[in-house]
Amino acid sequence: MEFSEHIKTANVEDVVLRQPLHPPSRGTLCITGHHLLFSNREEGSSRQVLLLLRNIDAIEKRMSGSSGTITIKCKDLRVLQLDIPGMEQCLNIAHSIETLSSLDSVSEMYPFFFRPSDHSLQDQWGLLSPEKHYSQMKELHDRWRLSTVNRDYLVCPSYPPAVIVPKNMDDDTLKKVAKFRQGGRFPVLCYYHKKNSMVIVRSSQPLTGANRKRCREDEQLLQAVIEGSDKGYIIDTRSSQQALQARMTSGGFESKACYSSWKRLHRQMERGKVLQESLIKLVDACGDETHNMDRWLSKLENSKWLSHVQTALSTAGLLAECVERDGHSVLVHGSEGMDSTLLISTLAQLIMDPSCRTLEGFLALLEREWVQAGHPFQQRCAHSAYSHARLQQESPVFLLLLDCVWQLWRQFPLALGFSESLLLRLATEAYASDYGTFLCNSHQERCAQGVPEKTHCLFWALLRPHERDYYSNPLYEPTELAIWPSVHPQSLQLWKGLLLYAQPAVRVFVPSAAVRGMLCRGCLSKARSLPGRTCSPRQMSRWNSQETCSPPPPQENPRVLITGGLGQLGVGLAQILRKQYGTENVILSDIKKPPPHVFSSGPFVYADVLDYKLLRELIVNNRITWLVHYSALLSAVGEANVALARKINITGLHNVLDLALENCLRLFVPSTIGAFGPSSPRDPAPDLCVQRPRTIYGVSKVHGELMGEYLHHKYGLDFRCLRYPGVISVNTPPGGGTTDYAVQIFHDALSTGHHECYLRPDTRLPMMHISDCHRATVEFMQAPECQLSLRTYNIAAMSFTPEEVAQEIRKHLPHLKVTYNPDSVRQTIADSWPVRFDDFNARRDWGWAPAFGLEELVSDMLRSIRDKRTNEGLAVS
Ligand SMILES: NC(=O)C1=CN([C@@H]2O[C@H](COP(=O)(O)OP(=O)(O)OC[C@H]3O[C@@H](n4cnc5c(N)ncnc54)[C@H](O)[C@@H]3O)[C@@H](O)[C@H]2O)C=CC1
Ligand SMILES: CC(=O)[C@H](N)C(=O)O
Repeated sequence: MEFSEHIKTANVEDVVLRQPLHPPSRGTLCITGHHLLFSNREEGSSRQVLLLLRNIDAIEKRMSGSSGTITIKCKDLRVLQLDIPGMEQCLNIAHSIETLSSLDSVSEMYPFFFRPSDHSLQDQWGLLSPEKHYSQMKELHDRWRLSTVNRDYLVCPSYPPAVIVPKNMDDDTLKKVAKFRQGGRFPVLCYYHKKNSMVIVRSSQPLTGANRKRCREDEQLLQAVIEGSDKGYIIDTRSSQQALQARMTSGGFESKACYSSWKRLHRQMERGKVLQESLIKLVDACGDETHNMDRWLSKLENSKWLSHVQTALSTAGLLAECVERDGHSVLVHGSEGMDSTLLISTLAQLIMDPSCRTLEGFLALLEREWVQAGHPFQQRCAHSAYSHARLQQESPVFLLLLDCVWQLWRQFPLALGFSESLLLRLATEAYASDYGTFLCNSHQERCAQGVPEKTHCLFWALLRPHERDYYSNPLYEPTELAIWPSVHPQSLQLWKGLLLYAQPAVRVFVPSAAVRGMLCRGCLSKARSLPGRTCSPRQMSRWNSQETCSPPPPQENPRVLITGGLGQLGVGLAQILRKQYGTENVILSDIKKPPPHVFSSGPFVYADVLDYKLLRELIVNNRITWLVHYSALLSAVGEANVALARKINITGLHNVLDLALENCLRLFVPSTIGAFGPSSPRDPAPDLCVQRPRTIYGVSKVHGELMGEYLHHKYGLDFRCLRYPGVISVNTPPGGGTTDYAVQIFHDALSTGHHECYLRPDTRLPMMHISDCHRATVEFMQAPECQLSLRTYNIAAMSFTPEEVAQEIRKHLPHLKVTYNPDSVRQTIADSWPVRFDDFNARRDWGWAPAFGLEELVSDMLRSIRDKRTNEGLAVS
């Protein structure tokens, strides 16, 4: 077929494109065999929208007079509207879109025509084929082997040619087992847990039928899986009722009598149509523009999407628990073994295995557990939420997986090596792609169509240096530990980046991580200075736009100056920002001499915040765009030297405020729990309340909050302020605050075993691990302006007393002795501070969530100090 047969009108001039959050724009519309291209050639604009026709889920056309309007609803949930002059042209365009977006001949799809601009791209299909997986895992070789019984796909059409099976099962036995399992999907190994040699195997349901048929070979195979162990678990992703009913249609389950070493656990997971309906309802709820809270909440609840997320995560948690904690092997299946089975085996591997949490490891996991394992992408992702053609086989189970991974990513922001943008990109690519990775329904079909030879591999492209940088998580800190997700309803959130991204009413408040940090202060300042223009959704849209396809546009990195950078917080923050924006783009400054390791790790300059001229020179010469103002005297030293505290904390701040305004800087100034006083609500202290602190430190901080907010409201200064709790860290000692005991107690516990505390044992104060503090600062700095309903936010993580932290330390070091000798100055200060912070607004506006509670904080501090002391050759108690 020639594509041109379906294109009666290829170009239309004077078309108006309307998109949520964009100003309407007038330009030329062009339609090709695979794309719709809109280009705006108006003076001063070079806007282009290139849309894969395959991404279009549904269109609506409306005629009025001599022109028409086409509304395009995309599978990635975007909605566009085209006003087209001339009725005939409009109908022709609509007809072309309808026909060309629904071509179902695989070889006519765009991946077969796509040639990446990087012609040197040498695709490597099979990041981790079963062959590679097996050859890399020497531990497996004693008891497992690679079988090519399926080399011609006759045993199981949806499996790849090679699979990993117990060593003592020969290919003839496997063939018999395959006949006993639906679709031939006999049990194969998908995960080997190195810590205890336990495995996860997956399959489809056994075909026992109403007569309770047996298959000795199947029983032997499962027995071989758990050889040397007393029992294994079967996680059946259907309820026991559904499993029973399956017998009526020749399916079934493993009976206790025949599989006596296996314990069956049923967890009902929805699939197919139910999941598809759920997504449709969810997207409908997100698109509701009535702004009615009750309606939104009830639609959200009716969709049940978050319940599906919860079930998937808790079933995966159960699977991981059986393997990691209980030390048993597990067989997973539902009916076909192509949907919920893959969903939970993937999530369980992410939970348990750090090697699956790197960018490369995660892509390899997807390839192994989804692409090669036979998830029928073409059927499942034929449409998303807008199409009226409800096909039987559609189901957003891969999207559900990505949502669950996003929940993990949110709950463990440091543990995954990839960013939210990767998940969003995969969500789009699964439905419409330039690459061949998600084409067809199985390995066999892909080979028959020549996909590996004739198209390019998405996973491989995502690992090219530019993409790798873009999709990596800058905060990534690998951990060997399992990451157990919380599935409490309060812990699960709507994946705003995906679901609300396309919605006009809310999109502006919830940009994805991909656009964080891209707001240009200059633009917003200029916008502000124009009469009648404020920071409107339209200005935001430029940054939120998803329309340029991969690779994403390069961002201009901010140039950051940190004042008072050699204190407890500056060095660590610089490290994180440098990782993200480049070493040369982050300058530390202070009035002290930097230690050699700091001096050699990136730019450092002397800068006294009281020297306005010097600061100005620094900002101008280095083209600074963000300023983090850390210089200060803290509460206890401030009280001991009020005049100096006033100078540094107030005069120094004024210098910085003026310079930030003059130079259009984004300015971050930390505040503190010390900004509250005895007349403030203490448990919890909200963002807005009476603030009458009784220390010069507190007074200077309230002054800073108010000055910054004033300049923001009056002149548009991009002032941002977080009220930190007491920050707890290892590397740089705290600089003379009231909360310093909570750092010293760890050092004492590991050196002398005795800590003398200058506060009473019951003095409760809000505290935070330094990595949470840094992450909050970076996330807050990167949040787009329009997302911020406040300029000063509380952030909270935990609250404890000296006695409570000592008790927690004693769980590791039972000998710790703590004596109390309250110091009147610091005790009075602490007694005037809140015991807890209410940080609701930070959580709501820019997604703040701490990772460390008291237990994690104590383990981490003791481990880090112990390592540090050992490296320095000091004794460890
Ligand atoms: N560490 C904590 O627990 C908390 C800190 N904060 C705030 O965070 C910021 C950073 O805190 P830390 O790093 O803990 O403070 P710190 O006391 O450890 O460091 C402050 C730094 O400012 C420098 N400094 C002093 N006078 C200066 C001057 N004239 N010009 C330039 N630099 C000068 C000092 O040399 C020191 O390195 C402060 O504004 C503090 O109020 C807020 C709440 C809690
Ligand atoms: C909480 C703070 O602001 C600081 N750590 C101090 O105790 O002064």
